[in-house]
Amino acid sequence: ATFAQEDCERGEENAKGECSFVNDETNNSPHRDFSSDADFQLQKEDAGPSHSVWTAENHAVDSLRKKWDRYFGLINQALVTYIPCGVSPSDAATCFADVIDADLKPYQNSVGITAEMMRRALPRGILYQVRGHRLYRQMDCLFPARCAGVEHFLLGLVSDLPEMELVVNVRDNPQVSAHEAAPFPVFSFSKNADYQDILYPAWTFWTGGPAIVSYPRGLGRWDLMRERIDAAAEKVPWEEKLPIGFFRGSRTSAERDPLVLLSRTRPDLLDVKYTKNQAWRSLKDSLGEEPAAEVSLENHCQYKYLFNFRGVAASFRLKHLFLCESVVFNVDSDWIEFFYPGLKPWVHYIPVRTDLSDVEELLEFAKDNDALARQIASRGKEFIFRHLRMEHVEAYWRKLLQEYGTLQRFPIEKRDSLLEIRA
Ligand SMILES: O=c1ccn([C@@H]2O[C@H](COP(=O)(O)OP(=O)(O)O[C@H]3O[C@H](CO)[C@@H](O)[C@H](O)[C@H]3O)[C@@H](O)[C@H]2O)c(=O)[nH]1
Repeated sequence: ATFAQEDCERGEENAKGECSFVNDETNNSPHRDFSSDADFQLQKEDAGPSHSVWTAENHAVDSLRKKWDRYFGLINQALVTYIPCGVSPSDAATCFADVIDADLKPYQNSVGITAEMMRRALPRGILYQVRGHRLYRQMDCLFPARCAGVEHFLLGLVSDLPEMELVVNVRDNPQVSAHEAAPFPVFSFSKNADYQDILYPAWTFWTGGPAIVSYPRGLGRWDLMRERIDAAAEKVPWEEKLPIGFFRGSRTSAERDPLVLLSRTRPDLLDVKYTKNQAWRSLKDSLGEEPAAEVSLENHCQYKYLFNFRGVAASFRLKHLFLCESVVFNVDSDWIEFFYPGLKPWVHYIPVRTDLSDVEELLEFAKDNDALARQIASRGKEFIFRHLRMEHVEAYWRKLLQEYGTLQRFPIEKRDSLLEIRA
């Protein structure tokens, strides 16, 4: 059993239904103090039992310890403050419920969501209506596959939903500025601190994600992708993973450039290349080189260190990368999807500065501390595998819409221009 399983199982006895290992003084889990454990412990023993005999090896071990002390501290700190979530299977949305509360907060008052707010939301997305436990939508959808990915989840829920109207933005960019003093409710898959949209699980959990050679009909079916990547991960044990940083993707954000450039001078450290997307026009869009062939997410599992970057908004790749049980190097960004707040730096992934100034050092740290890196990889996979199953996505939608529905304070009336959506 991995760390999260063991500790959460112990935590099930906790009355609050949370894992309590963090404050359990008797817990002697090897994960609690990395600086005296894992690789370092091995190296210390190798160096001899006593520091009173000063040898070159002692010196090497001491300087190695000093060199990485800061990161050992960050890992310890992260683990001590981490409270695992979602222990009870009956509350599938537990891990991400805070996100729903925060997103609906602007409307949780005596005013609630008014018809006027809906009027302002309307041009920002696709109008859906739930009436008499049936689902209706405006005629046109800008991206039909994305709407289909949203409708899959809405249709699964509609028999349990109260009457409501919702505006679902199926573009990448969020729509409601954080500075908007009179907000209006628009559902978007991703946002950052500049926006106050209501997050919903992206269409790509079912269908409508970007199409690449490996997924010609578009990235989707998270339930099947989980199994496929998990099976691919099983075929490449940790020891056989190539110890270099890997990334394939298009130039949707220039924040990716420094890593592509570094990879050209340090191929021993990184294999990072731009691919082509529909927007590719010239070599400029792949930083002066021919675009690289795409690599399926399953084949990412061959590499030990996998990079995630924001794109236009959050990138769909993040959840997939964890499944390889490689270490995710997540480049800092405040662009999130609904499940990101459950993922913690140093617990589930290694955080990298946005300007990538620490990336070489972090890769070196991971190589020097292979057992620690492996534990981060295991905890990342464990989190996504246990807490981001399709049933959690469905549960999130359910909780979100049931709470949203109670906030609408106007009669939901038939609109002539809507068509009924059926399974
Ligand atoms: O060789 C490759 C190249 C891409 N991908 C996947 O294809 C998707 C798209 O990748 P990329 O072209 O790098 O685009 P992203 O920047 O990750 O995503 C863009 O596309 C998403 C959906 O349209 C938007 O939500 C993002 O904000 C936008 O930046 C990702 O899931 C990748 O993992 C691969 O698996 N292998």
